[in-house]
Amino acid sequence: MEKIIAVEGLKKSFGRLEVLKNVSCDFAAGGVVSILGPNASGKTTLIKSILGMVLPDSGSILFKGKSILNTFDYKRHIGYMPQIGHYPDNMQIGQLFKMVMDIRQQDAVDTDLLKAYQLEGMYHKTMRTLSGGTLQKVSAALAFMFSPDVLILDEPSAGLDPLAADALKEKILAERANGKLVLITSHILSEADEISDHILYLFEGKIKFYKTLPDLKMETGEQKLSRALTQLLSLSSC
Ligand SMILES: Nc1ncnc2c1ncn2[C@@H]1O[C@H](COP(=O)(O)OP(=O)(O)OP(=O)(O)O)[C@@H](O)[C@H]1O
Repeated sequence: MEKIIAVEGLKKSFGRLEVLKNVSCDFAAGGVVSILGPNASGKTTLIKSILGMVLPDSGSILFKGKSILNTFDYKRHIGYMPQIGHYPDNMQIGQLFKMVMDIRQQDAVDTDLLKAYQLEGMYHKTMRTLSGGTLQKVSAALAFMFSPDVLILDEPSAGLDPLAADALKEKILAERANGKLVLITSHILSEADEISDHILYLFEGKIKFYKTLPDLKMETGEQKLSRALTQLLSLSSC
């Protein structure tokens, strides 16, 4: 499989707090990688570094073989769904979508989630009036809108109702089948179990393990990701 993202020796501190401690990992096309780990283990910092939103202290990140340092163009190939979307308060949903298309100078090429979430019927609603879940639907629709090679989803189903979360899961699996790389941070192990090809487990800023889901289950003799993790983590007593 083609390596899309290569992270090498990444270190990041905020003040005296070392958040990423020499993290190295590669991500290939056509797969779902769940980035798991306790609160504050560095998951969001890792994905924000890949997105160029956090500047690492040292180490490198290559996107399709080229360093992302001081470049913006690679971001056209990434769809990002933040943990909490921040949008102009008084902007309507329809205006937001139009603005994003104008900035990219490109029309939407993938409207699956827009339709699944019936967002077209809410184009007149202003962002400040939206419920948390509707805001998440807007963020999800935006992330997939231009059919990017890579999707980075930060706790995507937090706040979504079960049907909306299911629609997102189906969409993720469809895009994976189309050869896309999907990186997801999550605390919902049952979901990660259903859709992941690989599990990357971060603990205190270090990669504890990065394995395929079948390997994890085989090594532990467990059928469920939650039980496999419990066993692996208690063995290593973290
Ligand atoms: N901009 C920042 N300034 C200072 N500290 C930060 C900043 N961003 C993150 N941190 C700290 O870095 C640590 C890791 O944060 P991060 O958001 O990467 O964790 P996470 O694994 O995504 O956590 P969670 O599961 O709670 O979302 C936390 O202690 C957090 O407070």
